[in-house]
Amino acid sequence: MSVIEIKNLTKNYGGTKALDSINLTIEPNKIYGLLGRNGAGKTTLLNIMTNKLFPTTGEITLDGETVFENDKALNNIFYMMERNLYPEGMKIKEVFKWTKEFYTEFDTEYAEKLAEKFGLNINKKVKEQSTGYSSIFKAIVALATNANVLIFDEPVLGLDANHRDLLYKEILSNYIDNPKTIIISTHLIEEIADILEEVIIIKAGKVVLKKSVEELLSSAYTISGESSKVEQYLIDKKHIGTETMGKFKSVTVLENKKDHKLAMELDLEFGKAELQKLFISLTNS
Ligand SMILES: Nc1ncnc2c1ncn2[C@@H]1O[C@H](COP(=O)(O)OP(=O)(O)OP(=O)(O)O)[C@@H](O)[C@H]1O
Repeated sequence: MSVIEIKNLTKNYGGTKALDSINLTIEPNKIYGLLGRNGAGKTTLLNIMTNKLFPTTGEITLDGETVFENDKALNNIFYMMERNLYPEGMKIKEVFKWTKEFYTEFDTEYAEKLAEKFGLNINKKVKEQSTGYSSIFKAIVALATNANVLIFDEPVLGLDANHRDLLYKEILSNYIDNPKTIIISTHLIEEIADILEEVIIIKAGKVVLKKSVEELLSSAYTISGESSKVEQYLIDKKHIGTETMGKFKSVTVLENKKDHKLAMELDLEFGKAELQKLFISLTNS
């Protein structure tokens, strides 16, 4: 099942409220994007969810059981952290072995196959990994654990475009073969948009939005064409994210109803809104 309930969660660091009364239900077997600007509270939330940090107040449960100091619940959750917590002198293949001791369902064969796909040498030590390969080996460990809940904090840090693309594909195929709850915190929103089912946006320690990507994207659209005509179309319409190219312009309109008649008269074209643009508008100021 793996339902995660976050109730009234607050975390204060001295005078800083990193998390402010968060209430969230993470439903099983969905891929979530946890989005927020720098310092919004994403890592703090993930650290508390995985018992790396205690909240000031509040509770988190997995299928009704607390996750705090509860190995049984925590064994169902794997957290790929941005920081490296593996012993520096350990070889990657030893990391696989070590992980299997805690996550007994760890699939070594699958981890080795993924290592081959990414060109990761598993005989090399943790300290010998570049930033990109450090992300790669940690992501592979996460994918191979077979935990019911996988949490990724900035999984593509340092990865080149090809490896980022490959990792998104592997996350998706892992999910399709073996549905589970996946939470991905990232700043590369547009790249990940296609594999997300739901987004959770946090701003200054509060949840400002939790919605399916489909619903969010259908609440807006783009309109493009000759600048003056686009301007004419936009009269009385709430819009964001203007992009200008010579005498042409593309703008995101924050409405779900399109004025097809007017667009036709003005020779304008409709397009799909981008998650990143909506995110920027929701988290600005
Ligand atoms: N150990 C700490 N001591 C004091 N303040 C902290 C500590 N850790 C985080 N904070 C503060 O808590 C807030 C939330 O930080 P957090 O790292 O959770 O944000 P984030 O959304 O993960 O940011 P980023 O995208 O930059 O990684 C920030 O204001 C941060 O400065």
